[in-house]
Amino acid sequence: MLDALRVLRDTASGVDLPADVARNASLDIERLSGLLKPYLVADTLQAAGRTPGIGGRAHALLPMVHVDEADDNRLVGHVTFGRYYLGGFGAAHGGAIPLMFDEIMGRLSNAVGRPMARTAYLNVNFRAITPIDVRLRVEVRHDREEGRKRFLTAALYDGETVTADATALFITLKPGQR
Ligand SMILES: CCCCCCCCCC(=O)SCCNC(=O)CCNC(=O)[C@H](O)C(C)(C)COP(=O)(O)OP(=O)(O)OC[C@H]1O[C@@H](n2cnc3c(N)ncnc32)[C@H](O)[C@@H]1OP(=O)(O)O
Repeated sequence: MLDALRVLRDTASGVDLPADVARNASLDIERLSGLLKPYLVADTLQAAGRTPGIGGRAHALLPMVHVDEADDNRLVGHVTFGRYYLGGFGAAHGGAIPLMFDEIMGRLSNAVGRPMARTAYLNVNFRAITPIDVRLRVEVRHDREEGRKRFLTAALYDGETVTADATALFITLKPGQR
């Protein structure tokens, strides 16, 4: 369903509709919302964002990163920002890129049995335009740990061009810390 929603999101972002088509589409979308509403649950029970086996943890907001290789301290994947993430002039929105980095760096930070950590900072440099509708490579490294602090770096590539890179600090949560 979330795959279909992503297609809808990209399509809806890319069209310029006559009023009657927009009205009909609104009615259909409202009908779908009505179909789902009886199944609303507490946020601790919802599937979205809590289903690791499904791409992007089934989180509707996230750009989906497909992991190609991973070990304890390194991850390589690919991502395509669809039309939904367009900022302007063929470039992905500057907010979508940190969103992608936070998720995939967080995933490596929390991998291989490391206890849960939360992002304390995420610094992103926009080095070149990040094109939409192009398969991009993302590389993440878990560089070092100092006590509760985990330092990670990442880069996003269009071919050989680094379009953005990031440094992040994740802090291990203390027992009982929310
Ligand atoms: C399979 C699942 C995959 C999931 C992937 C999900 C990825 C998404 C992850 C997120 O986006 S989490 C949401 C965004 N982040 C937050 O909402 C965090 C909000 N901030 C906090 O909750 C707390 O500030 C935090 C837990 C990060 C730290 O608070 P603590 O009270 O536990 O720690 P403390 O402030 O004592 O800091 C511990 C150490 O880190 C240092 N530190 C903390 N924040 C820092 C900072 N921003 N910059 C530099 N250093 C920092 C701090 O100075 C200290 O250093 P020392 O031990 O050397 O004294």
